[in-house]
Amino acid sequence: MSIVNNCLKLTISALALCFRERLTKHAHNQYLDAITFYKIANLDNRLQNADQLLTQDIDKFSENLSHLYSDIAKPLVDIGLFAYKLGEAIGGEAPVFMIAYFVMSGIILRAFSPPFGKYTAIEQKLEGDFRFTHSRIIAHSEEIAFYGGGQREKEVVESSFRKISRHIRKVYTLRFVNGIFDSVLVKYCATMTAYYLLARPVFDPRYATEQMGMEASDPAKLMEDYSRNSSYLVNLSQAVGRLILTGRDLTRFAGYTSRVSELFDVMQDVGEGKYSRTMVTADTGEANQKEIIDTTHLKGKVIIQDGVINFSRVPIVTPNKDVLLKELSFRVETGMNCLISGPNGCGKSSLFRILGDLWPLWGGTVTKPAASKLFYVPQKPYLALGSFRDQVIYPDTREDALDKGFDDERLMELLNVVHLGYLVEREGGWSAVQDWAEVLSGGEKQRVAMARLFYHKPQFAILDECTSAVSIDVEAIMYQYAREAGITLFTVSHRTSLLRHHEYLLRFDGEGHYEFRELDPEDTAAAFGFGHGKSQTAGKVEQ
Ligand SMILES: Nc1ncnc2c1ncn2[C@@H]1O[C@H](COP(=O)(O)OP(=O)(O)OP(=O)(O)O)[C@@H](O)[C@H]1O
Repeated sequence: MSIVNNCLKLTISALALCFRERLTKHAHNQYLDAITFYKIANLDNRLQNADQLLTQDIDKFSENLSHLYSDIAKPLVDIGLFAYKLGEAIGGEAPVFMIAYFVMSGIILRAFSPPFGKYTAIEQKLEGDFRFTHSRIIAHSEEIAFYGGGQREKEVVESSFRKISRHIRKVYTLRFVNGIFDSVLVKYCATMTAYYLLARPVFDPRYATEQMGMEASDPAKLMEDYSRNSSYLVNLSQAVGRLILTGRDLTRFAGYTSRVSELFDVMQDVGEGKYSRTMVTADTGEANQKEIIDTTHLKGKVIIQDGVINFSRVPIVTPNKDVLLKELSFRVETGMNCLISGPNGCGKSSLFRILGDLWPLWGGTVTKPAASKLFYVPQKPYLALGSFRDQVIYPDTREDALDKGFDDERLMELLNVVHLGYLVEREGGWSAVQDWAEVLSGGEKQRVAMARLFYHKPQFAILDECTSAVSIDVEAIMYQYAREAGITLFTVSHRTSLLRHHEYLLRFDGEGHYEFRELDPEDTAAAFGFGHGKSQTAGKVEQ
């Protein structure tokens, strides 16, 4: 029996491991295919710690699942077996009575138990928040150190930790009180009931004769039966008791289940273009109740065409449904570099988020080349995990680069364009692995990002203040190289030195208006100057 039991346990554990692998893989596919990870972080605000859900919660959910067999299957087998044996020995009445007692106690326990499943979900969320406060410190250690912000960060971390402690203390107190209640019902009262049932044949000779066909006057036989039956009854009680207490532990499992199912629900929703956000009222700036934004029926149209980016009557709308610009129309063809200017928060980056399909298209028509022919270079370049070569060719792999004819020698030519040739030797070769975000200076990071742009050589590139830390002379060389390589540029910048590298100007005034025009060789800083007033939205979009 115990060998079978152990084999079953091992099989269930192996199945649970397979289940965990499949679930994690499935979650990764949904999270990292397309740009679900971006939408969860920026458009939808139901999940605060997707990392915690994808790592710990899926793990704990699968682990709890694997315990289900030993927690449920074994007591069930024991109940069947001992109830049968007991029925044989002292008639069906005793086991039926015993099981009825446990069913009743199970119902009472269920009715009075606090919602432990919900508490587990809250605990996991709080732990995710706590971990996030620490990962932020690692990610921004230099900035915090310069500001001397250690004390402030300590307060934030400790406040988050206090929330977890308070919650766990509350749950433990409830579990303690609940445990006493459980023990009284499931252990002590159950034992009393069981011994009452066992003692009946001993003290009631008529019951012994009628129900059990025993000779009530035979004390030795009565004693022998009493001791055998008590062992059956104790085993039966233990099995039912274990099952009822498992019901309580199942609430923890329910907590993990609700977290994991919420993760999959949100991933499915955002994949289908439905976001849930806590909306902010434009007038008062206060956060209101959650609103579901369904973008599946929006009227915006995308046409894929090489050599042109054309916006026709496209509104610029934030995920909070604030309209930054009611309608934007402009056309840029290959070879026409365009400079974009405007005050902070007027919608320059938002324009690119719409162009890159990160934000939904609320109306109008966007004509653009396929996504692989557009390239975005942000102000803070992303540096991947991996070798120095990986930084230049990201997101390609070395094999992709070789297929495209880029061996290390050709990559070095690109590095020389951005004046970074010295880095390969300094950092120990192309295959050296470092924490590149820490090792490279701000200007070096931006120049690596430009080398990456030249490697990919797209039709159009969006340069979002991505040379702000690069010296003006190297910047000019990079712009010249991009033109020679046939890359058409959209540049967001406040540097007047860049005027001469562009033919067109798209200027936002931050109050819902814009102008798109050809740049004049005589244009100076005033041409793309703007007021310094606060950006205003043109109200909320109606769905
Ligand atoms: N994920 C988001 N959810 C809601 N609103 C957002 C989001 N991202 C940006 N916004 C808002 O959209 C507006 C335009 O932002 P955007 O990043 O386009 O400004 P910008 O013109 O590029 O500014 P800057 O010059 O400072 O980079 C801002 O008011 C900003 O607060």
